[in-house]
Amino acid sequence: MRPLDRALTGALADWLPRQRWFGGKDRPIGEVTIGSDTELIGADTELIGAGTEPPVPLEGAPTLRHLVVDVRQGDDVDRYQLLIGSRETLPERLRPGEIVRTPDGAHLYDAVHDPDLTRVLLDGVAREAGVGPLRFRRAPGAEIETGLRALPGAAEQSNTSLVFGDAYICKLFRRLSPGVNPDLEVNLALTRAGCEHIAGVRGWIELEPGEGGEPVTLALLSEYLRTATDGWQLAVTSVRDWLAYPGPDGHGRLPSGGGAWEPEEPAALDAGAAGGDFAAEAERLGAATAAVHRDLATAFGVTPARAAEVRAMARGMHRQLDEVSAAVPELAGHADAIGRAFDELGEHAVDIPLQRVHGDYHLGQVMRSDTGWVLLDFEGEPARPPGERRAMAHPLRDVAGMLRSFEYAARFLPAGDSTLSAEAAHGLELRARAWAERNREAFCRGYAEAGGADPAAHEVLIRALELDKAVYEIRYEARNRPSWLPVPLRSLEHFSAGAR
Ligand SMILES: Nc1ncnc2c1ncn2[C@@H]1O[C@H](COP(=O)(O)OP(=O)(O)O)[C@@H](O)[C@H]1O
Ligand SMILES: O=P(O)(O)O[C@H]1O[C@H](CO)[C@@H](O[C@H]2O[C@H](CO)[C@@H](O)[C@H](O)[C@H]2O)[C@H](O)[C@H]1O
Repeated sequence: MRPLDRALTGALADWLPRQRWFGGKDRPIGEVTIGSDTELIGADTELIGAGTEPPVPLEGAPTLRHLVVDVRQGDDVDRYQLLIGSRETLPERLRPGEIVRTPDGAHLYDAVHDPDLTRVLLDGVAREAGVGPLRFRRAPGAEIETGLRALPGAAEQSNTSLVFGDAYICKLFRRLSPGVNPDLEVNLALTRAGCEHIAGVRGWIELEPGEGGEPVTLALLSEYLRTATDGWQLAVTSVRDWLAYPGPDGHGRLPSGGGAWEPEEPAALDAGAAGGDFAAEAERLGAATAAVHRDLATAFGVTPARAAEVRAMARGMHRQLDEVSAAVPELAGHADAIGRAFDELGEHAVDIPLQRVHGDYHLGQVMRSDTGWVLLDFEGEPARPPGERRAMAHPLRDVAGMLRSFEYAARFLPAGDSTLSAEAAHGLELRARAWAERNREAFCRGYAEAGGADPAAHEVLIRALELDKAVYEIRYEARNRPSWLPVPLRSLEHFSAGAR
């Protein structure tokens, strides 16, 4: 190994666990090795495009390498994608991304923050370039405007998204799975089905695996929804408005507002009375979800759900419950009540067919544009293996995911305030419940009226699916954002209290 690579892989073992998108923060890294290394901007670069000249870097100009690294943690090896910039001097704005200084004095850094380098990704797609094992693909009929500068989007989540001008968003998948990424696969299929509720695909980048294997999707380039706002922001704004609502008599009920906090009964709480009501949007979102489910069924087909499949689903839920209860002690007190809901599902007949679904559906995955709701990120739950993420599932699984998200939005603000008295916290919990209830109902109504399976007619299934998602969230929060753990726990406390 070159000394430069030794310095880099050593430093990555420290740097990777500090990245939001790194999925193995709960275990130490044993070793990082470089699997593939492609120079995208550098002395020997050759961007093979339609009649284009390869970019020739100026003396001392920054260079860019594309790396796929294998990260070993115990017996597991996960594959990640990195863009590594190299500069002799590092401008202040790129310092936070610095990974290491090499023995010859170069600064190696996370190049996603460097528009001088990331421009090559858009150029590559526009030219349908090929560099080493990297293939840049343009979607059929797409015209790409080049020369736009990119910066990472503010909402960095499981991957890194670069926004080019205000025209395109390029999602770099950080953890790589073999084959076509479901996000690309589903978006292309929905485009072909004429679905109105997705962002248009403009292109993608893939890695030729060699040996006749399937190409590995590295990035997805989509239309950027410039004027849209994500569902989470809209919902939390509505909750904030509702929690601060002084009531029709205007006497002020916020504990911090100086007035006495009077715990209210849910029946007396009209969450639609405050100005920022979300219910009409929730209903439209339900309808958009049903439309996408219909198009997914057309594009990928449906299979009947037999009793054996439902029992297997219930067993899988139990398995996850056991694993997460063992790892997160706060869950253990609710495990019996949750387990009983899974047993009930196992004994229950479900006659709705299985199909491809979104798989990780929540308010952060939908955006309200000026024409309607758009669904994003069809990758499935990032912690699940690729086979499971593609599996046929019950469409109400997505409905349950969104219902959980209403619970999150409702409880997120109060959960962060440790200064509340018990009485005030109780009052806020009642308001949170009223908001969640109103928006859950509106979403389900919109979903059923637009042709989706009526959630009200599948109480046992929806309950089990919601609890399964809550258990997943407990593990997700414990691993990724421990300070958020009280949010799903609050819902489970409420559920356990009702189940006693
Ligand atoms: N086409 C788009 N237009 C505008 N913003 C987008 C678009 N796609 C994604 N985003 C923004 O980027 C965020 C992350 O996108 P997402 O696909 O969910 O990535 P991740 O897999 O990292 O969670 C979204 O919550 C949204 O705010
Ligand atoms: O969007 P991702 O694919 O990265 O999904 C993961 O992260 C989500 C959080 O960013 C997480 O969603 C949970 O928190 C949301 C609020 O931030 C909430 O709306 C969701 O209902 C809740 O599940 C998701 O579970 C995880 O897979």
